[in-house]
Amino acid sequence: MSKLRRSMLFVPGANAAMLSNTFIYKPDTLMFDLEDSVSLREKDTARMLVFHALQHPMYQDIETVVRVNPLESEFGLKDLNAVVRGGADCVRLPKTDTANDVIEMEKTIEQIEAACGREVGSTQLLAAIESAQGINNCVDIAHSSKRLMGIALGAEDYVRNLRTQRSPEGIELLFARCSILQAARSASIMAFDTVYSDANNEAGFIQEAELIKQLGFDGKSLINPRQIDLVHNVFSPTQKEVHYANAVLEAAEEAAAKGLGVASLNGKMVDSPIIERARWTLQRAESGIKQ
Ligand SMILES: CC(=O)SCCNC(=O)CCNC(=O)[C@H](O)C(C)(C)COP(=O)(O)OP(=O)(O)OC[C@H]1O[C@@H](n2cnc3c(N)ncnc32)[C@H](O)[C@@H]1OP(=O)(O)O
Ligand SMILES: O=C([O-])CC(=O)C(=O)O
Ligand SMILES: [Mg+2]
Repeated sequence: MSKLRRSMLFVPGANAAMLSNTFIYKPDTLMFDLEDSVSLREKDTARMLVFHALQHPMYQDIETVVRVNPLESEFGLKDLNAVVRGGADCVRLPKTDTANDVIEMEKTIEQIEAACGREVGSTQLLAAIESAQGINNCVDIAHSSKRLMGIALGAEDYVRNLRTQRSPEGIELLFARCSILQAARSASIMAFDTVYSDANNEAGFIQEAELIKQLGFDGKSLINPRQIDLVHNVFSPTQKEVHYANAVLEAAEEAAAKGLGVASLNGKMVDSPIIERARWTLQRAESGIKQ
């Protein structure tokens, strides 16, 4: 199974206290931020703090992503140097508008890897799409680099660009979410949903997490540790789903023993995509059953 990335927790890079203990929350992925959660006067401090955090022993067993500033900003190249040399698993490129944004980032990463002795190709990329232009180009973006492990929606910037606001139902994001998901799957990479910005609204968060799971996303960017267990629970199968998946596999085995390609389980057809989904449900269940 590909790596679980249900929860990707943003940690503001200038917040030394948060950087010192975020590993205790155990999200699937930690995302240290050097971009919009860091004020202009704290950019240099944040870069240094994140560089040191990346090398801390407590962060060696958890996947680390760093959101850098764009290369065309005065901070981008310095960020990239610190992050690649610091050993981040992945660089999150913000506000990706074109495939060329990813290609430029990849070229620069390759130069830094070669210069610092890091294995060339070992730094992954995650492109966040946060504008109408980015959504128009998302298929090209998704296919732009072998390093790209996924693409993500950045909805706060996106709705600003659309000149609207986020609603509880998320109707304004439906086109962008479906576009990102289609583009990611066509390139066989992962798709991540955006942050839910009201850390105290548990019901609203769960509603959004259920929606994006149903659309097919692999996970979600988070802003607060209290959102981690909530999203993990949404992505866990229920006991009933696990029972059904086991029954599907049993029916499939019986059919295979008889040389049949299709089986019937209580009148429902069981064939190859259904069997594959049952296996996937059981793999998901290894990380927890829905409470
Ligand atoms: C549009 C965008 O670009 S979004 C991405 C950039 N934004 C961010 O990264 C914001 C990250 N999140 C935060 O800063 C905060 O969670 C806020 C501002 C949203 C809410 O703050 P609070 O209401 O103070 O959070 P809360 O009371 O839940 O904090 C509880 C504990 O969790 C810690 N915590 C909160 N958020 C985080 C986080 N993202 N990462 C690590 N630790 C965190 C707090 O430090 C606190 O720790 P303590 O108990 O040791 O003191
Ligand atoms: O990428 C995210 O989810 C957060 C972000 O920058 C945005 O929403 O603009
Ligand atoms: Mg943004």
